[in-house]
Amino acid sequence: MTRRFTGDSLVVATHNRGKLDEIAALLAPYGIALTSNADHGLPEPVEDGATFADNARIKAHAAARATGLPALSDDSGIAIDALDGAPGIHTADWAETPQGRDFVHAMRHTHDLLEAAGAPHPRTAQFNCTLCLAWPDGHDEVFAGIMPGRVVWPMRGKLGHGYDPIFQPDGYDVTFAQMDRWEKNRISHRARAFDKLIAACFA
Ligand SMILES: O=c1nc[nH]c2c1ncn2[C@H]1C[C@H](O)[C@@H](COP(=O)(O)OP(=O)(O)OP(=O)(O)O)O1
Ligand SMILES: [Mg+2]
Repeated sequence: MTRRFTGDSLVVATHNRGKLDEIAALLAPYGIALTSNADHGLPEPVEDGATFADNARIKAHAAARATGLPALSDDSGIAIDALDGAPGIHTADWAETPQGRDFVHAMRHTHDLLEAAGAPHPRTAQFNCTLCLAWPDGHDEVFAGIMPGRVVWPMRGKLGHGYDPIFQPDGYDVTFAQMDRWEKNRISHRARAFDKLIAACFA
């Protein structure tokens, strides 16, 4: 049985500021007090699952166990067809540098791999977002959303986060980084996953 969310507070189990801002906007209509991993001093758990859903579960259950509160996680990434679905669950790893995460580095690396592979245009890809809402008693609910599009070069736009400057969603001639948060939140992979979460657990 799908469990409805009846509480008034939720931990957003992420360390990513860009995601947190989008999630806070998506949940704003429901009047739930949100805290995040940083507010509770929670470490970033090891995301060693084989799927987005595995990693979303790892993150949400770790936060729910540690805080005794329901927790919502988001595991996301881009799967590029010409790269056989890479980086997929490793999307954040491609940004790792000795100086910390650098998404310009990750986007250049992505472009370099596509050039080296001689990938034809359009370079089709899908952004995936998998949400896990977990309760401290171990129950959870998982929902996924996908936004198809293409990887473009050069980078375009300054808004958003992560790989937004090189992802152009289907049906648009701008990248996610050229959309304001409201526009992106109407159509994104994350918005699509939230539609399902909200219909099942909040509506
Ligand atoms: O809407 C998006 N627009 C652009 N890029 C995005 C988006 N959504 C995820 N991404 C990229 C960046 C992120 O680093 C990686 C997911 O990795 P992922 O492990 O799920 O997130 P994360 O490590 O940044 O934060 P956390 O695990 O604490 O929630 O995919
Ligand atoms: Mg992560």
